[in-house]
Amino acid sequence: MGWPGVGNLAGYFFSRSQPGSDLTLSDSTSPTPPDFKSESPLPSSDAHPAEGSREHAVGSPNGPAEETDLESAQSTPKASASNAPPPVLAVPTLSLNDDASTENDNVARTEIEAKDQAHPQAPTTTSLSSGASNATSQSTARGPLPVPEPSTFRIATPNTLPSMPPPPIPRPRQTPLPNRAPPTLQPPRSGASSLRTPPSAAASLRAPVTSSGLSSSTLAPTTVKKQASRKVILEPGYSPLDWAARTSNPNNGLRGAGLPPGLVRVTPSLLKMQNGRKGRDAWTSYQGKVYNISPYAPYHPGGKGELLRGAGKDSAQLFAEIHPWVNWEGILGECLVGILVSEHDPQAENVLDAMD
Ligand code: HEM
Repeated sequence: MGWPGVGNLAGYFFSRSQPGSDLTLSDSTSPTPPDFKSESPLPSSDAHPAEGSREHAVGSPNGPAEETDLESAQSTPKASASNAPPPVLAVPTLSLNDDASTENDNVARTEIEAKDQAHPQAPTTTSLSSGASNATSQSTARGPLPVPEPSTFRIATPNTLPSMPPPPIPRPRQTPLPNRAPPTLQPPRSGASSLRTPPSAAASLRAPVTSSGLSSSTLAPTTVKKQASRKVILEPGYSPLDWAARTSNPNNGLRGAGLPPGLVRVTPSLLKMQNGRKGRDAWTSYQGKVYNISPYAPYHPGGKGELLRGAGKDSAQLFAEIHPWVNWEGILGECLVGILVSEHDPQAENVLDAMD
């Protein structure tokens, strides 16, 4: 409230003043601004806790009244207003906020500040928010009281509500507890664990214990029949390395004698005739190509008889059934005779006549 308002109020009281109150009029209309400014922003209840009338003078619009004449001002109608019921005097309960000198408050402040130092971020915000809301309501009740600092906010809460404990300071949830490893990294205990497979699954994944291979699970590895090796003992000089050395020779003659230099067009009937009998080489077809397998027979790890099972016909099925991992072309590339054509291929040559 500005000075004009004070003047109006003084005029109001002057108009209602009783005779003999001229002194009050003269005093109230001549306040000294320095005194008002020095008293208004600071709560005076602490300095004069027993002078309820003075507190009212500070909180009321008559606050600018001359302090030195308060005794005489009580004799004015304003003094009768100072006899207002205790609620008016209860307004300076704000003194509790300002008076932070009790031991309990000091202890609470110390604890809160200590926790704030330990958790400088989240707890400070919480304390400020609660204290700010409280101080805002109080400052509204006071009127022109200055806004205290955040530290004052924190202290105001326990003062205003002494019976209430200070607000709990939340702990940051992200902070891991010391000396406690993440649960996901802990090894599964022997007891209950979510990582353990259910008994049924464990049983299904369990390998057969006995040599009999009996297992009730469909996922258990079935017993693989360990077949006896059918490899034969090769004659000296017929090892895979010897075959490799022979195929590396450009003039190895592995295709067979009497063949034209280019690929021969072989009909199924011709292939059938080349069965390795009667002094003829054994030919076999594989993926549309015809190979002379007679030179490879003494080098075949499975024996000559096994290899000649495919003589005069296609060997793809037998080959795939026994050893699909074997590189056919890498071993028999130099033995390539020609390509397999239809029986009535017009370009099929009479290879037998040529070989004769
Ligand atoms: C055409 C019919 C063929 C039959 C019936 C046959 C059969 C066999 C058999 C029974 C074995 C012994 C498997 C074992 O017990 O370890 C064997 C091994 C072998 N055969 Fe044949 N084979 C044939 C064709 C061929 C051909 C055309 C080649 C070469 C291109 C070849 C290359 C081999 C090799 C390299 C092994 C040794 C495999 C190993 O060490 O595991 N076989 N073959």
